[in-house]
Amino acid sequence: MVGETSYDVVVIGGGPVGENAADYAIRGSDRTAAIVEHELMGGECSYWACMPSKALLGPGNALEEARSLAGSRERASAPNPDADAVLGWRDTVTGRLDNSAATHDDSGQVQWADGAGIEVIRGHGRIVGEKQVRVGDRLVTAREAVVIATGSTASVPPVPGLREALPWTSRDATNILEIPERMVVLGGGVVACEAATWLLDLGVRSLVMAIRGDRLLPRMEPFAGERVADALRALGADIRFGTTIEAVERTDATASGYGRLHGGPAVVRLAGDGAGELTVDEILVAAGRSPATTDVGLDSLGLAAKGPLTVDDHLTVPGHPWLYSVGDVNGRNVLTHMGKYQARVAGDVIAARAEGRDLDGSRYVAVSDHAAVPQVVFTRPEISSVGLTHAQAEDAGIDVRVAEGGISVAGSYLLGSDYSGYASLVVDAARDVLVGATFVGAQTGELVHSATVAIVGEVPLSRLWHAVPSYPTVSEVWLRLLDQLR
Ligand SMILES: Cc1cc2nc3c(=O)[nH]c(=O)nc-3n(C[C@H](O)[C@H](O)[C@H](O)COP(=O)(O)OP(=O)(O)OC[C@H]3O[C@@H](n4cnc5c(N)ncnc54)[C@H](O)[C@@H]3O)c2cc1C
Ligand SMILES: NC(=O)c1ccc[n+]([C@@H]2O[C@H](COP(=O)([O-])OP(=O)(O)OC[C@H]3O[C@@H](n4cnc5c(N)ncnc54)[C@H](O)[C@@H]3O)[C@@H](O)[C@H]2O)c1
Repeated sequence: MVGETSYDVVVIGGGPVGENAADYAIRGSDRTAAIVEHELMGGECSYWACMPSKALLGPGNALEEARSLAGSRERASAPNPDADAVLGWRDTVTGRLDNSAATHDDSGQVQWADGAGIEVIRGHGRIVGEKQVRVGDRLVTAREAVVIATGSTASVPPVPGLREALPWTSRDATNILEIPERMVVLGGGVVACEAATWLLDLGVRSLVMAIRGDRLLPRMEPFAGERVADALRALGADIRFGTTIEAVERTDATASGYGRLHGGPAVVRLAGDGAGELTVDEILVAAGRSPATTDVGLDSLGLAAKGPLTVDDHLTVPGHPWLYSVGDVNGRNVLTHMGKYQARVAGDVIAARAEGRDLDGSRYVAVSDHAAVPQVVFTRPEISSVGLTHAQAEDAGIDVRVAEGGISVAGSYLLGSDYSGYASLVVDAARDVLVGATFVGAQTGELVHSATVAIVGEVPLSRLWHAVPSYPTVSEVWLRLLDQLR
């Protein structure tokens, strides 16, 4: 080994989750921390996922909202946003670089780490023993804790010819540079729905979605997926349920770089209800993600180097009290805000253990991972949800009451006379508390936090009745739904 260094805390993976774990573990103390990062500080979320996807969706969503209102409608006559300007905005948001040395500029994140007293070690981190991480020819030792925050990678199913065709994954769709004319999208989850929206906004002429199930967004209330399907069809998508990709042929697949066409046309054979043969310019695979556990040295500890690195509610790996796993890699939730929540809990646990304090109190337990996971899907219409769906609550044996209906209040009418939204609340009748909520419609993403607060706080419905929504806002839908439950 060329060099040996030690820190109190060593984090492998400098995504949003790893950054927060390091910060909370040393904040306000004289402990030291290092983050080992082999690509870009800021992780998937900043350059390849959340930030570019929302930058690509924003202009189309704003245009549609402008079109909903008399007055702005007359000034928003173009059918699509300006594609070049949208890509430019995406580049601004992600700090994309137009050179071969690096894909994006992560200096802002490195500066943040510097300011927080965290050392950034560039390179691939692998555990080689208890509290020991190897980075190239350097051995980095942790006195207190090692945190695995390596995230996840896009899964590509083993369809004949698919991997050989070098299909696009979410990294290409978010870092799109060349706009394909004809596309097929495999999957009907969040990435597929959001990406189909911005790809059609950017001018993809023909887009077929091959979905093996019978609806979009299968983990949400059925009405959410139905409304997104209607909207995508209106944008021109050909949605084929009960359909899988059976085989792909592309003779000249080329690794031309993220966001560029990876070769000439591909022939895609679809099987099932939407069977047929398509010739497309690009294939987008949006079939879920795999935890990044394959090359982190977990086998040196007798742990599986495949699948999620599971943890207890202190985010600690059972049998290894010095080892923590947070974010996508632990398989609990694939969401930035939930990973960052886990990082705050893990950081507090590491600090308490380092200072010899008991783990008394809820701040040391990631309880919300089980009961109150909020998510906003930035499609048109926007979908936001938290907690259990009606079906999930029934499956959990809860005595369920549901209130639901269209969003038709003064606040929504003022966003457009043809505003169309829908919402539902799922209630545990025995405990008189909310256990789930879903809102669909423009500007409903901001409503979900109120439902999250009600679920986490276990606020009785009789008390929630006294939380008065302001007039005229979309929040007045709360009043309509609570009225049904009185
Ligand atoms: C297209 C898309 C859009 C999304 N949009 C949203 C959204 O709007 N909201 C939301 O909440 N979530 C969204 N997500 C999910 C979100 O991106 C992830 O949940 C989040 O990035 C997880 O953060 P993380 O820090 O756990 O992992 P990552 O962001 O993946 O970071 C892990 C880091 O670890 C590094 N690394 C891995 N292995 C090693 C190693 N051995 N040595 C050194 N470094 C290593 C990687 O280079 C990376 O920087 C989206 C996902 C996708 C694909
Ligand atoms: N706005 C947000 O919060 C946001 C945005 C994008 C992604 N994400 C997160 O990123 C994660 C990944 O998103 P995703 O859409 O890739 O995954 P997903 O799990 O949401 O959806 C995967 C889709 O692929 C299909 N699929 C999986 N394997 C298949 C196979 N072998 N053949 C055919 N179809 C197959 C599934 O049926 C499903 O429709 C999700 O957990 C999501 O929550 C969040």
